[in-house]
Amino acid sequence: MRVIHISAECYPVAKIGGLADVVGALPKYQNKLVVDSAVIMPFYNNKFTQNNTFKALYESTVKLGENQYPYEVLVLKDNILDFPVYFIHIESLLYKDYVYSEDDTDRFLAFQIAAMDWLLTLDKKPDFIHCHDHHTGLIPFMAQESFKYESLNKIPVITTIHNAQYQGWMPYEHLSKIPEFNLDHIGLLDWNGTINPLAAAIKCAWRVTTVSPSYMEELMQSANGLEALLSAERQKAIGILNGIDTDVWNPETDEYIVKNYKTSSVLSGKKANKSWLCKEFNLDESKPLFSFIGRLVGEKGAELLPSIFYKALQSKDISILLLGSGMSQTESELLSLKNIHIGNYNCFIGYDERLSHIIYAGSDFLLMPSRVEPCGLNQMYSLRYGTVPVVRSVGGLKDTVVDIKDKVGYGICHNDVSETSILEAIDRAKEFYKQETEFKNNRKVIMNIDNSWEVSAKAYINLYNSIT
Ligand SMILES: Nc1ncnc2c1ncn2[C@@H]1O[C@H](COP(=O)(O)OP(=O)(O)O[C@H]2O[C@H](CO)[C@@H](O)[C@H](O)[C@H]2O)[C@@H](O)[C@H]1O
Repeated sequence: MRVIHISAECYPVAKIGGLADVVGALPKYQNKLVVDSAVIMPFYNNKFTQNNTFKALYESTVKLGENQYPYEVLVLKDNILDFPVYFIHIESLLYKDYVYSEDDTDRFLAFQIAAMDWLLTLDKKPDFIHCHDHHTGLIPFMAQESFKYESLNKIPVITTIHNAQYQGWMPYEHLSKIPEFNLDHIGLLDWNGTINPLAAAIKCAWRVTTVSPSYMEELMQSANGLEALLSAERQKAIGILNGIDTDVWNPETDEYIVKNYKTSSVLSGKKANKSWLCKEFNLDESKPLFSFIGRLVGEKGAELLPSIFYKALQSKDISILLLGSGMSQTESELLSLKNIHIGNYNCFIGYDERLSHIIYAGSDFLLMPSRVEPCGLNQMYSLRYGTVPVVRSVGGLKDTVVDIKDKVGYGICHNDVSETSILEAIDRAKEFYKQETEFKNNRKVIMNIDNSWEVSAKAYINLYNSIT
C-alpha cells in the first residue's frame, strides 16, 4: 500500500505547530506497518534546507492562470529522515523564510498544482493521497474534477482536518488558476459565495478525518461556518486521535533536556530541569511551576492569560512561565507582567523548540485553557514528561485527560474558558501539589500512559482499507 501525504508542514523540516508534528510522525509509524508512506511538502528557505543537500528528481513549469513558474521536485541527497520527503521547489513563490504569510493563496495553489502535475508523471502512482488542512484542500477537488488529472481520479483522497478555523478562503478572481474543470460543478468549490478550499475538501474527499473523535462531534455543532456541511457529510467522516512520536518525545533520551530521566528517576530528573528553568528565568524553584506553551491565539484562550496570571500570582505561592507568540496585544501584556511579578513570572515571546522540551520536563503543571482544541499534543507531551496537564475539557483534551476527581484520573480539567473556571483549576492543582505522595505517584502513572502512534497509525490504515 503506497500512501502519499501532502502538507505545508512536516517536522523536522518546517514546523509552526502541531500539524508538523503529526506529518513528521504518522508516515514513520505507518511505514512500520504494511505501508509505504511518504510526504510531499514545499521547499522553504529555512535552517533545514540550508543545512542539507538536495538533488532534483524532476523539473517542469507550473501554470497559475497567466503565469508559468519553473519548479523542481527535490529529495534529500542523504536520506536522514525516517521516510521519503519530496520537496516542491518553486523559487519565487515557496522558497521563503516563512511558512505562512499574506501571499498564501498563490503559493499554496501553485504547490498543490505542482504536486498533482508531478504525481501524473509517476509510473508507480500512490494508492491513497492523504491531504492535511486547507493548504491542500483543493487537491480532492482537482483530483475529482480537473480534466488534466482524470488519470488520478480513481485514487482515493483522504483529508485530515487539524484545524477548521482556517479554511483558505479565496475570492473568485482566482478561479482561472484552478486547472480546467466542468463549470457546472463550480458549486463544489463554493461556500457562502467564496472559494473555500476546506469546504471543497470536505465535499470531494473520499473520507474526512479530524484529529480526535470529540472534535468531529464538536465540528458538527460549530465549525466556523462549516457545521452544516460536516453534518451532511457525516457518513464519510471519522475522528482519529493523534499520537505522539515517542522517539522524539522521550525524557529518557531527549537530547534537548538538561537531565534525562525515566519513571524510576522522575524526581531527580524533573528537579534538575526545573532548576535550570528557574535559574534561567529567575523563578523560585520551591514553588509549583505552571507553564504554557503555544500559539497566542483566541483558540488557545491566550488573551485571557495576562489577567489570569496576574490574579493567580497575587498569592505568591506559584511560579508561571510562558513560551509562545501570536497576537501582539497579548504578547505585550505578557511582557509587561514581567515587571510586576518579578521572581514569580517570566515569558519567552518567540519560538524555541529546545526550550519547549525543557519546559515539558521541568514544569509541574501545563496549562491549556483552549476554546477549541482539535487534538492537542502538548498535553500528551506533558504527560510523557510527568507534568500534570490542567486543561479545558474540549476536543482532544477531553479524549486524553481524565480529571483527578475520577478514580482513574490524573489531570485537572475545567469546563469553561472563563477566568473563574481557570483560576479554580489552578487552585485545585495547587491543592494536588500539596498532597506530596499522591502527586509524586501520579507523575509515574502519567509517564506510563500510552499515547504513541501505534494505535492511531493502524486506525488510518483500517480507514484506507475500508475505502477499497
Ligand atoms: N513558541 C513555541 N516554541 C516551541 N514550540 C512550540 C511553540 N508553540 C507551539 N509549539 C509546539 O507546537 C506544537 C503545538 O501543537 P498543538 O497540537 O498543541 O497545537 P496546534 O494548534 O499548533 O495544532 C493543530 O494541529 C494539531 C495536530 O493535529 C492538533 O493537535 C491541534 O489541536 C491543532 O490545533 C507542540 O509541539 C508545541 O510544543
